[in-house]
Amino acid sequence: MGSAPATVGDMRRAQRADGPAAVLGIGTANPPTCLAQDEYPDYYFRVTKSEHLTDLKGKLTRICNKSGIKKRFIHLDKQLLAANPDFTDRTLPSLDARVEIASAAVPELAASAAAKAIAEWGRPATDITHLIFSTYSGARAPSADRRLASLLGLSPTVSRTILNLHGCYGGGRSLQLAKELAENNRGARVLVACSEITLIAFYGPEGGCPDNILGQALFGDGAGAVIVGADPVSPVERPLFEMAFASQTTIPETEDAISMQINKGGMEYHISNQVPRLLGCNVERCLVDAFGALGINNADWNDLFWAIHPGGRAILDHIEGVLGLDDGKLAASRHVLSEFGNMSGTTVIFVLDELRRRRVLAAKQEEGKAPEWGVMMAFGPGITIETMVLRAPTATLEGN
Ligand SMILES: CCCCCCCCCCCCCCCCCC(=O)SCCNC(=O)CCNC(=O)[C@H](O)C(C)(C)COP(=O)(O)OP(=O)(O)OC[C@H]1O[C@@H](n2cnc3c(N)ncnc32)[C@H](O)[C@@H]1OP(=O)(O)O
Repeated sequence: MGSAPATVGDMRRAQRADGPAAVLGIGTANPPTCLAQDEYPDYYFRVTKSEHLTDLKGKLTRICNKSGIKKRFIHLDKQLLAANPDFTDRTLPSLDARVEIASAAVPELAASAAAKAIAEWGRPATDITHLIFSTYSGARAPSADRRLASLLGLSPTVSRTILNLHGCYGGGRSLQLAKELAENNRGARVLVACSEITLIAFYGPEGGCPDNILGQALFGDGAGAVIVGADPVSPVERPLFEMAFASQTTIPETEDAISMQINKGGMEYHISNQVPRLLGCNVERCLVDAFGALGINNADWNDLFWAIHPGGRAILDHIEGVLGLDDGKLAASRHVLSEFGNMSGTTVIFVLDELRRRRVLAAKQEEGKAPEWGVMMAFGPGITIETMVLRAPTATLEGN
């Protein structure tokens, strides 16, 4: 080695960022086909030629009515479904065709979202050092992360990671990993991309399969992208949310509560009706531990801003109830659920986007001081709870 001896400690410090990781840009995208929730039962039973299954249609209608969803977006439009009639029968071997379509559509949707995030960030795409891609549609290699890197013209030295089948906690997990990468690699700029299209799991109704009816009422397609980095370079980079602390918790004995499995006919999934209750019983402990780790005890939950994954209306209701949150505290989550449905891992990125929009609007209208501290939470198979404590710098609001 050269003549200037440095300790391992010096080397480690030199490689790490000084400040916390922060969100520096957010983008979202959806496929063009939009379906109104109140028309969805008619649509679904018509396109799957299942109108004789009136009981199941009644159940889908009841769930749609209680879902808190107004509309959703879908890649699998009528023409694509007509060209792939096997998709309506999960006993037929349609996986090859689904993977073929998803392998192109998933990274393309992610690229639309990422282009917006990069534009907001303000630096060239070639400055991205790391890419984390999350999807439940990945079933081939090279996978969607490789394709997205090509579509965006990322550097060949970009360090890529793909997360598959994380379901609804994929966005939360990706953001936590991005935080670790940004804080442990000085100058790193991490692109997080989540892209979910339900095509891999779309099939017709059948008796004894209530999970499918629930899925048909809740899920939608979308992509979200976030640029994460520490020590923002002023004046180009502006932190939207600083990532103060992140943790993952697995609820014991809940392995069977939410599951996903790729089969010859597409992805099958199970979602227990106990999920809202199980989350309701466990979120407060995660929050107390997270704030405790920052030396903050007895936090008042109503003093925070909230970005909760809206997995279903009942999940938001349970969390609101157990934490004693005031009306409107979960408005960003309820709005995203209403306008897009549950887009699995992508959804929490839409909520962050909506939240920062609302914060800027409130600041412009001088509606009192917006909370400085907040929480992002996402949930999925495990049951896994991702918790992140966020700080929103007020300077970012003033600059808008
Ligand atoms: C645009 C096109 C889209 C195409 C979609 C294609 C589908 C593809 C899906 C692929 C994605 C799969 C990925 C899986 C990822 C897992 C990660 C998660 O999100 S974890 C997911 C996180 N999300 C959740 O866990 C959902 C949370 N749950 C909720 O939000 C609400 O319970 C509700 C909105 C579903 C119903 O409102 P609520 O006030 O409770 O109303 P009521 O008490 O009056 O009940 C009405 C009816 O609902 C029934 N039912 C209830 N639960 C279930 C169930 N689990 N199971 C079955 N049925 C259920 C209940 O039995 C009753 O039926 P009936 O007696 O009338 O016949």
